[in-house]
Amino acid sequence: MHQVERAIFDLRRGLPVLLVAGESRVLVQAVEGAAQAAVSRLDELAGTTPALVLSRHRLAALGVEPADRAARLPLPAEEMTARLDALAYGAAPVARLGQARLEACRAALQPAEAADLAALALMRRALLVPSALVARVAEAQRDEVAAAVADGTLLAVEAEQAERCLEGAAGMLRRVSEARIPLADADDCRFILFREPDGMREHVAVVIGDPALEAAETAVPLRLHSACLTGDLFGSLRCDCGEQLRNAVAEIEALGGGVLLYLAQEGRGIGLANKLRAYTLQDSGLDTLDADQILGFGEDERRYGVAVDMLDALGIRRVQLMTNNPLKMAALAEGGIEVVERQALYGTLNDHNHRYLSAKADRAGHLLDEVFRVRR
Ligand SMILES: Nc1nc2c(ncn2[C@@H]2O[C@H](COP(=O)(O)OP(=O)(O)OP(=O)(O)O)[C@@H](O)[C@H]2O)c(=O)[nH]1
Ligand SMILES: [Zn+2]
Repeated sequence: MHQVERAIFDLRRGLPVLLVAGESRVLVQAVEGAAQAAVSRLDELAGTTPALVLSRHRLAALGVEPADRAARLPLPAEEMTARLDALAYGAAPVARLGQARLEACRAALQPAEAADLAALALMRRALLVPSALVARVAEAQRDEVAAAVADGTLLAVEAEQAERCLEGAAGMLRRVSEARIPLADADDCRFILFREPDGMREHVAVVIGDPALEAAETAVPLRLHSACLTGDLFGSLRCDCGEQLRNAVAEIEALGGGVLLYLAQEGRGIGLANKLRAYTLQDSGLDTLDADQILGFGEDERRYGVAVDMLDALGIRRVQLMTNNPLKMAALAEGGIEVVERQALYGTLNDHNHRYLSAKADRAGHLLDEVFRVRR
C-alpha cells in the first residue's frame, strides 16, 4: 500500500510511474496536465510510443460500446499532445475532433491489459481525470528503467496492488482523535476522526447526544453525508447538500441523538477539481450524470466500505437511515448493517438545483417524489 500511496503522489505531480505486471513493464502518466515535454520524456524512457487508456464511461461518451472496463488507444506520434485532452476528457468530441478522426480512433482501439486497468484505478484514487498515458518499456530500455527505479527517480508498483487501491482495506480504518464540539443545532456533539490506512482520506463521525450505539433493540438514527465543499460550506444553490447537512443534525437531535458520518467523497467520489469541471459541462446543457460520463466517470463513484468500518468501530449494527439514495441503503445492508427504517431528508428546490435533483430522481433512482410534488 505504501508504494501505491507514493505512486499517487508522483502521478499528481505529473511524473511517470512504472507498473509491473508479470514480465511486462509499463510506464504510466496522468493525461491531465501532461505537457509536450513530459510526453516526449515518457516516449524516450520507454522506447515505445505511448497509448491512451480510456475508461468505459469515456468510451461511451465517444460513441463506443466497450467490451471491458477500459480500452487502449494507440497514438500516432504527431497526435500525442495536440488533441490528447480532447480525446481523454473534452466536451463535444465529435465537433472538436471531427467525425473521421473519431471513426479512426474507434477502429484502432485495443483491449485493455492488466497495467491499463491498474493505471485507471490509480488516477481515480488520485482524484485525477480517469485517463492515462501508458508506454510499454522496450527490451532495449529495460536496463535504463531498472536503473531509474534503483536510484529512486522512478517508482515501481505491482499492477495487481495498484488495481486494488480503490477497494480500501477492510477493517484497517484507524480511529485517530476526537473532541467535543457543540453545534448550533445540537449542543452535545463529539467529532471522531478516522483515517484510511494509506493516510490519504479522513472521515469524521459526529456523535450527536448520547445514543445507545450498541443496544440491539434500538435503531440508531444515522446520516451518511458525502462531502460537498460548495454546498456544505458555502451554501451553493446548485445542490441541496448544505441544507441536508444542517437538517440532518437538527433531525438527529430531535430524535434524541444519533450519528452523522461525514465522508470524504466530494463530488460523488470524483473530487472537487472534477466536480468543478463537471459543473462547467453542465452549464453547456448536460445533466449531472452525463457531465461525469464525459470526464470518464460512472454515475456514482462512491464506495461505502469506510462507512461500514466506522459503524463497526462505533458498535452500531441497526440504523434508521436518513437518505433518499437507495444505493446507500443497499451498501449498508451489504456491509451487514440492518437498515430498519429509511427517513427522507430534503433541502429546498430552487431554479439552480432543479435540474440536478430531477436527474437524480429520474435517472439515478433517488426517492425525491415529495420534493417535486409541488413543482412538477
Ligand atoms: N459529480 C458531481 N457531484 C455532485 C454534483 N452535485 C453534488 N455533488 C456531490 O454529490 C454528493 C451528494 O452527497 P449526499 O447528499 O450525501 O448524497 P446523495 O447521493 O445526494 O443522497 P442523499 O443521502 O439522499 O442525500 C456530494 O459528494 C456532492 O459533492 C454534481 O453535479 N456532480
Ligand atoms: Zn452539494
